[in-house]
Amino acid sequence: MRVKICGITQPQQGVAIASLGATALGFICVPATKRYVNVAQIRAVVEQLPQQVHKIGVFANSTIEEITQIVVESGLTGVQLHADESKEFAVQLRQMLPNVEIIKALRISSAEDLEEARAYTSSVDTLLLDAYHPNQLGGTGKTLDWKMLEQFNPDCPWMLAGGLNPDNVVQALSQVKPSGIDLSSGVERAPGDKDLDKVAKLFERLATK
Ligand SMILES: O=C(O)c1ccccc1NCC(=O)[C@H](O)[C@H](O)COP(=O)(O)O
Repeated sequence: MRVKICGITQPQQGVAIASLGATALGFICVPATKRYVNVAQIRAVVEQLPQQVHKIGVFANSTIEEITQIVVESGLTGVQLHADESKEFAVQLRQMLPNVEIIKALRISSAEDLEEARAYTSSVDTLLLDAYHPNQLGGTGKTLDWKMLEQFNPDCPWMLAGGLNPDNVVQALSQVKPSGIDLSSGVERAPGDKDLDKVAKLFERLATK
């Protein structure tokens, strides 16, 4: 299963998390948010990571030009669109960045939101379902209603996000069958400061599955 740990800010933590088993690391490219990192900070982590680890930039309503510039300058291998980006936007972005994974994140609070997510499957590589919060786009620690996702089986790979932590991940995966999971605040000491003990515990719990 893919395991993405998001909100990486420090090179040593990124390297350690990759060696514990993360298949993808996420970098928050949303200015004025708590885990924001600039191109130089992303590059400092990316340069130290094994090639096979996916390096995902998280964007919110950035322009295609802004995203392209950051991807090219920092060595990201994927883009996560985490706000109001349309299907058409994702298709245009792919034309600019044909070899970069495009992930569309949707914040889910109803069955209608799930239908909206399904509509993206032919325009992106991967879906990511996150929890809805009225004032924050992500990294909220809030869980989704897993019951609502029990039958969710879209035509493309999808990742479960939102409030996952080492203590609830096994329960989540007994109810829901995503292709991957994404965690941020559930493996942190403080925003952007990952807790390696919690990350190790996460992989121990996943190994029991
Ligand atoms: O994490 C942030 O600070 C963030 C800010 C703005 C947009 C997106 C953001 N995070 C996106 C992620 O992919 C998080 O991993 C996801 O929301 C899950 O977070 P958590 O509930 O803390 O595990």
